[in-house]
Amino acid sequence: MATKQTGRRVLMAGNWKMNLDHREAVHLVQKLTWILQDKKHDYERVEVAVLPAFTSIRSVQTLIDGDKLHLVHGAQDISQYDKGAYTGDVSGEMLSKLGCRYVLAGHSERRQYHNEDDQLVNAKVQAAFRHGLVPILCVGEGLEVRREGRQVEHTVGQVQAALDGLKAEQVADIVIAYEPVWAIGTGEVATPDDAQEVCAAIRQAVAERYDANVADAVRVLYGGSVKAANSAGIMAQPDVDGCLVGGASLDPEEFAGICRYHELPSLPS
Ligand SMILES: O=C(CO)COP(=O)(O)O
Repeated sequence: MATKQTGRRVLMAGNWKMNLDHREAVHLVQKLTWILQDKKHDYERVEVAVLPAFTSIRSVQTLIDGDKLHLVHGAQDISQYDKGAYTGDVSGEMLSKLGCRYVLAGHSERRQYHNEDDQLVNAKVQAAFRHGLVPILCVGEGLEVRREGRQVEHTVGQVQAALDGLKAEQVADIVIAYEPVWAIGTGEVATPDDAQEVCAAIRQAVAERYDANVADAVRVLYGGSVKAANSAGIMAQPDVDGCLVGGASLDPEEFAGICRYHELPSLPS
């Protein structure tokens, strides 16, 4: 069975983006957990997280707590501020009171449509830590940068900027998701080698800035058109510790298939 031998716990996180109202969210969690329960899914080996819209988090929390489900939940964004007159923002404290474990910071769609820059992403990562949340820091290059062959330089630069001011023990806990923008929602998945190249460079940069122990602990995910059929090939890469899944996480069978990647042959994507 092709499970990881790295000592890092695999994480499969479903980023639902702006999809599903709170009732649909509950149905999806129910279906997903039934499928995984049926397969006797080992959540210790492969952690499963869902990241609903803010409006669905409370319903998902109630279901998870009520039914003592093993999957965890999180949010797609966090305010860099802690409290006060910031209309429309949602604070880290509010999210942690809703039982969130994870929160995305710097997703490319936030960078693109809400002009979030590296400095703001850094502030959001710090806000997550202030409230006991684990940030999933999203980084990745656009098509132009990829064509110029500067994907490593660009992505590592984003990581470096987002880690400013963090302590080594915080960085050891962080999750970094490499999501090449050209592969998001396009069906254009990066090859396993493309994913490995950048994920390894991210880990290397963490080793150089902190130390080998921190680099060994940090989890690096790949995201961008992940499906059950290409997940095993991506997960076979030594520096890929999981996947951040968009579209395919809205389909419980498909997402369960990704969580069960080790049962699938690692076909080239
Ligand atoms: O942006 C993503 C996850 O955060 C990836 O989205 P898709 O899986 O739909 O390409």
